[in-house]
Amino acid sequence: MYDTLNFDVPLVKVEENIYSLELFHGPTLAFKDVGGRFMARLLSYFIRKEGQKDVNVLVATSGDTGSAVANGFLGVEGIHVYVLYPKGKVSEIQEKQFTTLGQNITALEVDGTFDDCQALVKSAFMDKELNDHLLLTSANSINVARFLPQAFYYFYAYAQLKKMGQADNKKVVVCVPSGNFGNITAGLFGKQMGLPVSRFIAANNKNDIFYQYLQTGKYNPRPSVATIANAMDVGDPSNFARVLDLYQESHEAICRDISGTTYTDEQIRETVKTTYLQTGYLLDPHGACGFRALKEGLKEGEVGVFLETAHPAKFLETVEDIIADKVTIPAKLQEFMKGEKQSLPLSKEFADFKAYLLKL
Ligand SMILES: Cc1ncc(COP(=O)(O)O)c(C=O)c1O
Ligand SMILES: N[C@@H](CCOP(=O)(O)O)C(=O)O
Repeated sequence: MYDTLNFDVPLVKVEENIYSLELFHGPTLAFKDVGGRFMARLLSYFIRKEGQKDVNVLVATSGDTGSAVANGFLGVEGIHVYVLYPKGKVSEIQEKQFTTLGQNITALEVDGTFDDCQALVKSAFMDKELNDHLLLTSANSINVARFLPQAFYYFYAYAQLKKMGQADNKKVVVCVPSGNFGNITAGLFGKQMGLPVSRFIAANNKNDIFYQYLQTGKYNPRPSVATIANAMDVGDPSNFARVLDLYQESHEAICRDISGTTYTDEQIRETVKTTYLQTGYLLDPHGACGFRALKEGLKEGEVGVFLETAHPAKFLETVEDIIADKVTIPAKLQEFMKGEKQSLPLSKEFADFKAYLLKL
């Protein structure tokens, strides 16, 4: 546990009643470091104990899961990680973080979207021939060992608010920039465990499938579109099934605990810029959706926490272009930028992925 959470997750005041839970102080500067490192340590402990054959971790990423998982497992004996990512749809720095590592990490650049990558890994887990041939596991939020530890920091946010005296007479609202919905689902599990959060807001970019579900009661997955909050470009969120299950499929019960928002790239840009100019706080495009949702949606007597899910420097060109200023790149991110990209091209056809895995 101490090795997993060897970095801080501070709660920082951005303006009156709005706090940022900064989840970007880990090795890859995104919230996935918590779940990724926890799962990596758990798995390496158990394979050591069981002395079993090599484990192949398949992970689909829209930007940040890949780097957190790859870095969490880097150099771990007996484990090989295959990162599937959508070609041209992750930021340059995100790409560097999982394509330059070598050793037991292989990056597969898929000619498709994140949803195609996710569909490929899910099909692999269901394929008998592949599972007879290889020991496969997931490091996406479909694996509880990856997503459940994300509940830790919701409790930590509340503890920090309480210490600041901000949770005493106010209702706590938590806003989560959401794509595949693993993060908010971990928070909802926290609430079920007793965390006194009054309500959640799921902030979407234009890929607002969940927002539409809240409005209509109908879940209509659709192909994702590329946005500047690229890690949230998901058209069929994996964890929707978990949310439904948690609320016994009741749309009414879901709407009691969760509301939604949806923002265009233009609105995200405007939020990053005005917040920077007015408060000096630099949001990343994902956190910007969370901050804006609180700013628009907080009611009298409420205090809000939004999850700042990645460091703004991970989206360097976009953020520098918005604020027309230079962004300081943390030293650990600069290290990743020095490496040489190495990836294998892959089509979105399962037959091609299967043929590749069968040759291992
Ligand atoms: C920076 C960032 N923000 C938000 C999200 C969306 O999180 P989730 O897929 O758990 O909804 C992601 C994806 O992991 C991300 O990398
Ligand atoms: N936004 C994620 C997408 C994968 O989500 P996961 O929680 O199911 O791993 C990313 O950055 O890769």
